[in-house]
Amino acid sequence: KKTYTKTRQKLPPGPRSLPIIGNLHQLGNLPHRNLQKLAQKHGHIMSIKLGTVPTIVVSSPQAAELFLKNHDTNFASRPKIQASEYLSYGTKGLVFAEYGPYWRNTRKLCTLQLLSSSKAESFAELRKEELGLALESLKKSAAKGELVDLSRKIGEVVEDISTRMILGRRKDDDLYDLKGIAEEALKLAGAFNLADCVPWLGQFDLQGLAKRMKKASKLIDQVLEKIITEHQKDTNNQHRDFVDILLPLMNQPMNNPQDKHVYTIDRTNIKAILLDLMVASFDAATTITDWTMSELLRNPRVMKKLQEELRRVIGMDRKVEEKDLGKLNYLDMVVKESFRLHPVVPLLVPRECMEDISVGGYDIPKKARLMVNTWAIGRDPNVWSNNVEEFYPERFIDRNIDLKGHDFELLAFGSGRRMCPGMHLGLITVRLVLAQLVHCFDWELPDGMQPNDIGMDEIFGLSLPRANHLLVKPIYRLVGNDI
Ligand code: HEM
Repeated sequence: KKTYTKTRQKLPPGPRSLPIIGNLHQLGNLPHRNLQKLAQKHGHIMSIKLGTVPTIVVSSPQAAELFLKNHDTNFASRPKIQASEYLSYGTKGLVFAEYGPYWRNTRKLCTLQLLSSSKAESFAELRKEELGLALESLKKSAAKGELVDLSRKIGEVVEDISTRMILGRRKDDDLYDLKGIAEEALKLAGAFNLADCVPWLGQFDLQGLAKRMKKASKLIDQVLEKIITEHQKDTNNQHRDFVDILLPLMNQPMNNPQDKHVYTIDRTNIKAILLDLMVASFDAATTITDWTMSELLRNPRVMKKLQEELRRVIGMDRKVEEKDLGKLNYLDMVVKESFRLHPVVPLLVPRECMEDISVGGYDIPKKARLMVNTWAIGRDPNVWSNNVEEFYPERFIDRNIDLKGHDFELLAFGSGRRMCPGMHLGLITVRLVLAQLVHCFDWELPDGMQPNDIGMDEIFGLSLPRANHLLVKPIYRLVGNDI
């Protein structure tokens, strides 16, 4: 007589997990590093448990390609996590929206109306103005021979560029501290929240995260309400910023009105989208610029070579402009090298498996989480040769690798359907800020400090910023007074 036996699932190998907490105790404060170590032992497709949630951790370009290209559609959703419930209006934005028609329509809207190349370029004047102000203030510090908090400066100028482009106004201390809120949001979104991993523990809020998130979300909402209302009152100033572009689309069909289901975005969706774009844009661009300056300061050879390129291509009597960026090949390699060592989003934004599926000979269950350890891939000697720890932009001379998500060695912006839609915009800002900082100034370390003394500690969240601020002395180096 034939008996039915359920075939045993063959999950990828992984460390033994404990009841209830799974492998959470093995992640520590810097999960990307601990996951790298675990993967070295268990393999580049590894399974762990975040509490009770089965999770697949991918740590090689080949495995990343398998999941993000061959099986992209099946991993194009996001898990519903508490942070996105509170901090993204119940996933009504874009970053944490589950895969489906709402996400598809919203993503299309953002890509076409807000993040296209031509839109990104239309904000050139705004970037020039804001950077001009920042350079002016650095120049004053240079004249006085002062140390400046460069990390903070970078954060402020990127924040001003982002808030003016998205919300139409500069940072306003009385009204809001969006940078603070964004930092909090990212820390919370990256934290492995027990409530997400062991759902029945959620009600106890053992880590106090829900309380912090509720507080942050209330503040954010007040700010966004105020800004939207101001825009609605000011009707003759159309199409200046993202709020102006989104407001006329409120309650309008996003897809063809003849379709069976017609989707619209309401006020809450607009707030959620604005918030996603704010956080995504200024945190990532600030973080990578800060890391790149740190690497340049630690590697005077590279700094000098970049300054040489700028001298040759631009000269010393004017500032770099956006139209020059395409000619700065070494800068391009410096930025790639920086993303290799410091991928801003080390584990990418988590994906969720939509259906039971077999990948690479393993069974991956529906609802499993997928994390891609881009940090580990960037430091794998099998991918990059033995000098992985060295900041060596020249490695890209012979390797035709770009950041567009086709080269799985370097996934700074992710890949596939959920890849970052703000790449073009983000890269313009990052390259321009870096080029100007390096072209206009030499940077001296505080007395007695050597390049190798610069700390490179990280803080883990959804993004991976520096733990400490960079303190340096600017020395103006252009001829004339063009800034
Ligand atoms: C320079 C900096 C940036 C880096 C390194 C970066 C990186 C990333 C990464 C790794 C992801 C996740 C991709 C995945 O799951 O495969 C992502 C998603 C996203 N990024 Fe960026 N990003 C940057 C700048 C921006 C900017 C300037 C914007 C918009 C103003 C933006 C908007 C978004 C959005 C909306 C998503 C979610 C897309 C979706 O889920 O469909 N990013 N980004």
